[in-house]
Amino acid sequence: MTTTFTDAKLREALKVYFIMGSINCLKSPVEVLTEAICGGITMFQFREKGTNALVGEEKYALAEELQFICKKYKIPFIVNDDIALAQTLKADGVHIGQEDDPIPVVREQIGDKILGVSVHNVEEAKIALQKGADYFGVGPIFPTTTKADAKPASGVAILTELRMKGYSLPIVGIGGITAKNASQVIKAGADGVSVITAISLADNIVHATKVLNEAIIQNDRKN
Ligand SMILES: Cc1ncc(COP(=O)(O)OP(=O)(O)O)c(N)n1
Ligand SMILES: Cc1nc(C(=O)O)sc1CCOP(=O)(O)O
Ligand SMILES: [Mg+2]
Repeated sequence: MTTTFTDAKLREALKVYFIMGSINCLKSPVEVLTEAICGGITMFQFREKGTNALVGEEKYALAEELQFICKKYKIPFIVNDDIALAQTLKADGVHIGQEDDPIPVVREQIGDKILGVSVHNVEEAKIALQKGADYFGVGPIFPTTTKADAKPASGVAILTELRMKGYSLPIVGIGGITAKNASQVIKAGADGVSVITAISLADNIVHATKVLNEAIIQNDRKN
């Protein structure tokens, strides 16, 4: 791990990791994020991506507004894909995937900020670890329609396999995770769950986040 976040602090932050952009919301993203924080999210990723996503100044303005809220409530603010935006905003970190900028290039740019990397198998995990990832985002664990180019769902077996093979880096599961299936993800070895729709499209965001949070706490190996 390269980030200034301690191992324990990062694992704690990954427990209920909410990802969102304007297209994931049925109401204002500011409202959605504020309610999610009220319900107990522990980290936030700004992912402004997909059809009708904001670009340019509008994207920047929304990111700044959401970062302001995160700062107020001391929630780490991570930027998806857009390293330049993360640098301009002095975000707490970035998340990149296998098709994004190379890990060493991103690390060079962000210094000791948090660097999350998507991995889908042991080989990708080995390389991401060697190149300096701070945590792995592993998915899709369950089927999802939120990410158009998501790979087929792997189930939780990939999490067990990574832990069995000795990978101890913080891991967050992603893809189709809800309060109902979150316990499987934690039991299989993840430190936390990363969700979009389970929170962003919930009728009652505060309640849905609380329920998700409780599912994580109940299955936390430390409890
Ligand atoms: C926590 C977390 N895990 C995985 C991803 C997916 O990243 P990527 O594969 O780069 O896909 P996009 O999100 O960029 O479409 C993520 N964003 N966050
Ligand atoms: C952003 C993202 N990445 C994935 C991956 O597998 O890497 S799945 C995904 C979408 C997650 O959204 P939901 O919680 O609505 O299923
Ligand atoms: Mg990406």
